[in-house]
Amino acid sequence: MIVEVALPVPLRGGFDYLLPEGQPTPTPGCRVRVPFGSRQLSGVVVTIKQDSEQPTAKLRQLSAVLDHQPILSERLLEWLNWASRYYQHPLGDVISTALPARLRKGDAATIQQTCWQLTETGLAQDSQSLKRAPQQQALVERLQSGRCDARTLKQAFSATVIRALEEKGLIETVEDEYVADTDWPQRIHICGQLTPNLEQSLAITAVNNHAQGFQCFLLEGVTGSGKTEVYLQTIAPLLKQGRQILILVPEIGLTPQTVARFEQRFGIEVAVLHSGLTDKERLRVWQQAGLGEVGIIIGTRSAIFTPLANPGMIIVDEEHDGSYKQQDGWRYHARDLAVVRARMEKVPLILGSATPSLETLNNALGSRYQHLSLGKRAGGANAVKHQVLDIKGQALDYGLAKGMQQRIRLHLQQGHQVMLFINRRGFAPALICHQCGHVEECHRCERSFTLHRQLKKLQCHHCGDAKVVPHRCAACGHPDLQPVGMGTEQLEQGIQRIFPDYSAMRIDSDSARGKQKLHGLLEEINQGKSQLLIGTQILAKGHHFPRVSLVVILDVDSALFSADYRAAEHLAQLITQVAGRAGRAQIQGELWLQTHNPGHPLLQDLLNNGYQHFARLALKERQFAALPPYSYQALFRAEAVDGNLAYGFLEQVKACLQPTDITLIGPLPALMEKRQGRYRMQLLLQSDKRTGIQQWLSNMMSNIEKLPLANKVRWSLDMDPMDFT
Ligand SMILES: Nc1ncnc2c1ncn2[C@@H]1O[C@H](COP(=O)(O)OP(=O)(O)OP(=O)(O)O)[C@@H](O)[C@H]1O
Ligand SMILES: [Zn+2]
Repeated sequence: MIVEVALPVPLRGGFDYLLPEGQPTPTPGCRVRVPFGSRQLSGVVVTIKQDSEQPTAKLRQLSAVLDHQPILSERLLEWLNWASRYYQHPLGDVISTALPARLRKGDAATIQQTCWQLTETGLAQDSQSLKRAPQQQALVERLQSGRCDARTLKQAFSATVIRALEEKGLIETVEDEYVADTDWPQRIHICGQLTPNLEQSLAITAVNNHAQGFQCFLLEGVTGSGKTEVYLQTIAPLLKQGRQILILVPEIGLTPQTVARFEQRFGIEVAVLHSGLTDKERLRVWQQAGLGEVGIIIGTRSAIFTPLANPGMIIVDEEHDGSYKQQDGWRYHARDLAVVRARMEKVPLILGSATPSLETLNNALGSRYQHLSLGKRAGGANAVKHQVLDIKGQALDYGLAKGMQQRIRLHLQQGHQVMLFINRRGFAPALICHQCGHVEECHRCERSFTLHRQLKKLQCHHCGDAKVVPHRCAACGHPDLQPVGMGTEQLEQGIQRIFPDYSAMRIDSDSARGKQKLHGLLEEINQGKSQLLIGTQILAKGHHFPRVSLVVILDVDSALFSADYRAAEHLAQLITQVAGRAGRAQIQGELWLQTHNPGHPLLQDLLNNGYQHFARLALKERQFAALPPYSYQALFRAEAVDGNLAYGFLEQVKACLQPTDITLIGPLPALMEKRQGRYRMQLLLQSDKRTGIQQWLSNMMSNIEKLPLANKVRWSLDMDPMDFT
């Protein structure tokens, strides 16, 4: 018997081991410990086979089998196998990414359950002898019918009663096999369901009609159109059948409000997976979901790996969000993995967004996904009015034109909140010497340091490097150093000066460090404690602020002229999402953009015709330029302290390519050429057939790994790259 094991090492393929005599054959999906070089590693069994390509004499024996039951089901293993091939990423690392840290480290996968039972003495004793302590008597009588797990017993009896009986030697604990508690479907109690409007009804019916098999839906609903209500009503019948629902949300869109909405509707506990959990908590949720103990699991990107005992549906909310793409290691896209997983699990998948990605929209327009639309805001809220303010030649106070200040005042006087959006944190993006023009730069990234006044620091936003604010120019020694440009910190100060009678609050990753802090700030916004809200894109995502009536985007110009072909799509999504925070309740919402380019076709189209129109036009442009989703891309990245090595490696990769139908672009410097002291190069592969790229890569990857420079540079492959910085 040969056991093929996937190990967390940066080498492709599985590794073969011999099964020692007398050892029972492990099932695929079980963890095993094996010798690897001079080390012992744990990995996961992928197959059991009769023969190995290696000569048997060379094979080593596996050391131990760690699980009796597979920790990954056959289906999940098949899915991860697919992912490893698709992303051209070693299976061992794919599996390791998918597992909770505790399981990677070798912790037990099964839950041990502590139970209470009667001791020999306890069994022999008549419970009547305890009648002066009725609680103790009741407990003994309860255990006379059999052992009881500690958790349940604790709910019925106080710790004092339990301890008293233990001290009398009447009861004792034993470790027992864990019995999963799967009766949550009986506890479901639907509460507060809204009457769906016509569009919502159509969407709910469409999903319900396909609820028993695979079907992918795009739920394209403008901001505030009640997409969440559609999710809630489509999952209700599935939950009642005991089928589990996995919901993915963007990293900063997961708030206690979201979780509370699901808990309130169904009256059952929702399991939550996010980066703030301890390893132990994460393992617990993983186990509970795998055992079928929880009906609803809500989590960010990596929650897509949660096992489900009885899957019913997968939902990816705000499917366009960039946080679904992993940006280092195995660069998977959780939305794309969700599509394949739903197909393998034979369950429906809903991709929801007000601003769908062009990839998803293209699939919906091409009828590969069923397209559901919610075109109007729900519950009587009106659509947001969009306007542009031309700031050419205008005097600006802290980035705000006079006309804009008047608008803001008008809204404040009506008792509403105003949101000011600027995509740059800190006080100013650069510090310049007024005498010689020298700019303080991070030498590792060759970009200017951002000035953080409150922290009294200069910080590099690319590598995190920081230093104290200098008093004199490093080049000429003059003390006249001045901030250039504006960030959230400066805007907060400035706006407070312009509107001294109102209170301003800043929400960015500096002010909202730590999950709880952000929740606290969001809570304060909804209580109306501040009237002027200044923020970065943290404020743009999915939040519901009923008192906000005006949203101002201070500067869209930088994004209009980006080298990245996805920049227009991302800007349009951002503007639409930010605007969607306004006028969500009874008051009319307004969006104002300040720009030097009011006639820019992208802005004009977006403002006059909305995202739906913009996106369809953008798709046409992509088709014309043969860019994704009309072509497929893979990006080799290489970086090294010596830029020539990175370049040379990619030249070698390029030379491996026989003439095929793949277009090669590069090697070229990345948009950000230097970072953390390393020079960064890229080689882009593009083809109008996905299989072309796939085939070439699967044939060539092992050769590329053996290239002379492969060990001298840091390199990676990114399938369907989202970002070229
Ligand atoms: N059928 C309905 N009748 C009345 N109110 C509704 C209905 N559907 C949704 N709402 C209300 O409309 C508001 C917006 O709904 P919801 O948050 O579900 O929208 P959404 O599309 O998920 O929003 P976004 O994408 O902007 O975050 C909520 O306050 C919700 O309670
Ligand atoms: Zn830096």
